Amino acid sequence: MPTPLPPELLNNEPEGFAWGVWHDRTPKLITQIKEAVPYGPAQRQGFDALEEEISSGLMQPLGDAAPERDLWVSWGEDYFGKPWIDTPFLWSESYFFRRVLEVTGYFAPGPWYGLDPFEPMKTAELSDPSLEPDLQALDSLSTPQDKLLASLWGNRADLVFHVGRTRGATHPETGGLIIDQSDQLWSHLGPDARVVVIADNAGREFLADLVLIDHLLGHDLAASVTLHLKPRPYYVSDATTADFVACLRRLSRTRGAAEQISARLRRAVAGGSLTLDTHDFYCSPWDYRRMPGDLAARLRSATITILKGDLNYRRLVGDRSWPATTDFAAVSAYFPSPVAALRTLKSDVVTGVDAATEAQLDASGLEWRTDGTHGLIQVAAMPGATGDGV
Ligand SMILES: O=P(O)(O)OC[C@H]1O[C@](O)(CO)[C@@H](O)[C@@H]1O
Repeated sequence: MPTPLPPELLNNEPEGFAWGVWHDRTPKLITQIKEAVPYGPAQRQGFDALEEEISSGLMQPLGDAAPERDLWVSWGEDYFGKPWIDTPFLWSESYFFRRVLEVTGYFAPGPWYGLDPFEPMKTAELSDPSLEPDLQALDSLSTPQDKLLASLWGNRADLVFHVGRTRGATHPETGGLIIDQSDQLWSHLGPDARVVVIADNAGREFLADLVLIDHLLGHDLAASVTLHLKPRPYYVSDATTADFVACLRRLSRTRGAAEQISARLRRAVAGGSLTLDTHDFYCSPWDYRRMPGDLAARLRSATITILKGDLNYRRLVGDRSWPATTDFAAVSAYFPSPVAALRTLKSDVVTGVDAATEAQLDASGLEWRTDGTHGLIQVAAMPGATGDGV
């Protein structure tokens, strides 16, 4: 019996997480892009118009010449002409990142074609001197569980999360792993396992993911790994193929374990045990229930799919007002393969929390659902229905 779906989360709840994203982070992000990339007057005016549309105007469709305009017009027919704040959080955030690319000229033939507007921020993270000791510490990071946890907590480092925050303003010591089903994850792995990793952020998180992937391939925990990346820049720091290349280069610049991992991963790509994949659906505004059939077919052959990060979690369970005690495995049962979510909590949605833990966390006074200090490893091992298509 499928679990009935509660209402989608909208932007217009002043107490909700989305409200702060639109009122605080989005204007700061637009300013940050304008400062980081030397765009000309047309792009700057485009950003100003987009900011005004979001704060006080009505949501507009893509411009006439935009690729996939008709698709977005049909996807957004319930939302165009409404204030952004009255639309669903997941839908509108995805559309925002699509609009950013339109403003920058990312799709338009010309000098700005294909330029990643978030590249300066991603590069700054990989050039941060504080990364060097972390990469040197890989020499002593030996257990698989250490590497799994590094990949999980790497998710705390995403660049969207740092827009409008001071680095280090959170207190990791007051957070922790509120659900740990890592035993179930490990039980799916072995010499014949075909693992899919649906990546999240470039930078520190992705470096940790690559260390984990190297471990799986090198220790008979996976026969193959397919790494699913975003087809284009998205949610500031989401990893694309260019980021994969940049991260391998960064690893190769640190002597010791890091450079060896980089070399092994290059060999794995050359030999075909590590492959890259992508799909336009990853930049669509929908949750994974609307996954198209061709993507579902690719995932169906996985022994397990590891989903990284907060956005992937929202797309897996649905960006909806689930009670925190909702059965995670039941709401994820539709997914085409067994699935493991590795996520730090950075938005309102959470499932699978027992009532006592929820009460304790609520009583702590922490913004535990959104402040990024708490994490979870959840596994749903019931492969379900096929994708229906968008
Ligand atoms: O990079 P992650 O872990 O997917 O997190 C991105 C999160 O950042 C936000 O875009 C804004 O905080 C959330 O909406 C989103 O879930």
